[in-house]
Amino acid sequence: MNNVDAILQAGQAAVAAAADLIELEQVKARYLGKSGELTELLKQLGKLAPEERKAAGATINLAKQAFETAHNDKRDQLNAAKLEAQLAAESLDVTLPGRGLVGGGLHPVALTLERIAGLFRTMGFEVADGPEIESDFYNFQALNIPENHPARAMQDTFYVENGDVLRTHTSPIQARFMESHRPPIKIVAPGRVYRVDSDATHSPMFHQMEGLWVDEGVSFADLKAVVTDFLRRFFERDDLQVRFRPSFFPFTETSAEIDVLDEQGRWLEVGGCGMVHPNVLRIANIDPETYTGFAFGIGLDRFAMLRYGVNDLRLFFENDLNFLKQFN
Ligand SMILES: Cc1ccc(OCc2nc(C(=O)N[C@H]3CCS(=O)(=O)C3)cs2)cc1
Repeated sequence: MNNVDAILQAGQAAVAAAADLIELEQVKARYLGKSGELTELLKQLGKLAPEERKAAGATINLAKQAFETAHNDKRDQLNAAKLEAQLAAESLDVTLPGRGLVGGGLHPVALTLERIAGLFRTMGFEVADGPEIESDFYNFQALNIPENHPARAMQDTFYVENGDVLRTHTSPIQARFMESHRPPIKIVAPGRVYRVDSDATHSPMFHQMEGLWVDEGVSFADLKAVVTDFLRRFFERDDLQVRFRPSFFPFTETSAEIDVLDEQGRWLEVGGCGMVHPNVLRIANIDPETYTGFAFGIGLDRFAMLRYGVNDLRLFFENDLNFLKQFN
């Protein structure tokens, strides 16, 4: 039985040499498995004389316990080392500075729209909205634009299959509003508009804001005052020179282009305006003998370009975050 010690020592040495849990389980099988070296010793007990069997069995069981102790210690040691390695690999230094989340922001045209709508709200205007796909009636007829008017031409207007159009201005919002409301009407109508055009200063989709004030006794003087006050507040220049230059639009009579004098002494056209044409009032069932009104229209993209010093309209539509993040 002295080979029990030799087998135990060899087994303990193999346990100590096991590099990982898999190898360790192979060593355990080699000594304690069904045909393991220590298991085989127990099978041989039957060959011994009865008086030797008891002592031999006790010796072998002690050897098995010693081997199992060595195996369990090694298994715990390997598990601890594995956990330690995992913790080291996954360690997170919570004291490191954060990477920082880049906040979102509003588009410069949206910022301009909100700023201008806010200015008109202080003057008692409410903001109205309406569909971007419009009927011929609300986009043209209700605005006194005759059948053969060039604005209806395919080279200017996007038509959809059933004869509807992508609205070419936000005037239809106001035509709809006049149909469903009675004077006093005092609204601004911002939104996307679509025209067949595209270059450094024209985009097929751009943004407009129109305004409309209909009530008893509304005059061209009211129009000049409201537009001038708005422009001086928007450009933050109390001495801003504003000019109303005679013009023509089908939907207004007394019409004018709106110019401002820039800091280099140049007149810049920034919009148009006029007294609402009586036909437009009549179409909305508003009696032009009782009510008068004025309207104006400005390009929001143009106002954003002027305010932020952007010289190419296309920059507003390329979604370049390095460009857009400058405005928030
Ligand atoms: C019911 C109704 C009646 C009248 C209306 O007149 C809106 C008006 N717009 C203009 C005008 O010059 N607009 C342009 C300025 C720059 S732009 O963005 O290209 C469009 C003059 S009067 C609107 C609705």
